[in-house]
Amino acid sequence: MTSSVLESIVEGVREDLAERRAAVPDAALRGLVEQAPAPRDALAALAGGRTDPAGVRVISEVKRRSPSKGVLADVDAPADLAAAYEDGGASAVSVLTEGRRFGGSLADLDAVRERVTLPVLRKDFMVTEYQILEARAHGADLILLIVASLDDAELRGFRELAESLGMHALVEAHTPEEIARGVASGARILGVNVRNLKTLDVDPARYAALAGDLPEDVVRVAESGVESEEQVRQYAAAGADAVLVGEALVKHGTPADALRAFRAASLSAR
Ligand SMILES: O=C(O)c1ccccc1NCC(=O)[C@H](O)[C@H](O)COP(=O)(O)O
Repeated sequence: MTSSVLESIVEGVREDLAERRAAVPDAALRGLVEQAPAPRDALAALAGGRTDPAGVRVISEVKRRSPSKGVLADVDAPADLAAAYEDGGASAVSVLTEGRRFGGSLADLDAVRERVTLPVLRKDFMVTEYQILEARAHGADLILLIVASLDDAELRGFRELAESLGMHALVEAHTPEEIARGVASGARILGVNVRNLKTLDVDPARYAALAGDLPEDVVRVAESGVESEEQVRQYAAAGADAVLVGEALVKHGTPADALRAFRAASLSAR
């Protein structure tokens, strides 16, 4: 049977993880967690974006390349890019740490976390508790949990582990069934990724179509597919507290300006 894009990414993630785990065993990692900088409150940073007079919150991503688009940008200095995001009014910075397909690393996470004062998301394909400890050891304040990659016990357990370490979890769904599983797992920050990670199709209209399934009391995040201010306006009009943007920002010459324009555009949805 042929595997989906997501399954093949996760296969590589597990192989790389085995190498890192051999180099830094669990006990040593727990020691590093003890020494990590205090977590920043990502939930507070993202909540309330749907009514904020300054506009929707933006989680701005450091993304070099992707399975769908190949090379996006030469990000030689991820910390400089993250500083521009902070200058433009981002509420959090997402750092893709997966190496094989996205060209990211834990070193990127370290560099970004050290430079900005914003909460930082470790964006990766989390399938073990080890990666969650590793995220915190490298200063992450938020982790990504992809519903399609996890069973119900993992979804709840990984979020609880993240919260016990002072982080939060962005729980990512793509279908009504995955949203229901995310809600049942106790998610407090729930994202709809309009990119299908099994096929790589992107359908921005999907956010508005599924928004009615998102509970009032969760922080709602619209993920992927932002190519224009109009798209941000549409996500905001559908009730998103936050939007997660990668490609459009890394390819923009002046990402801080792009961010300001995105936030301003979201206001016209109200
Ligand atoms: O971006 C991809 O091609 C991709 C493929 C397979 C799994 C994950 C993938 N991307 C992760 C993301 O969801 C995005 O980086 C993020 O939401 C930002 O998306 P965009 O603004 O469209 O770059």
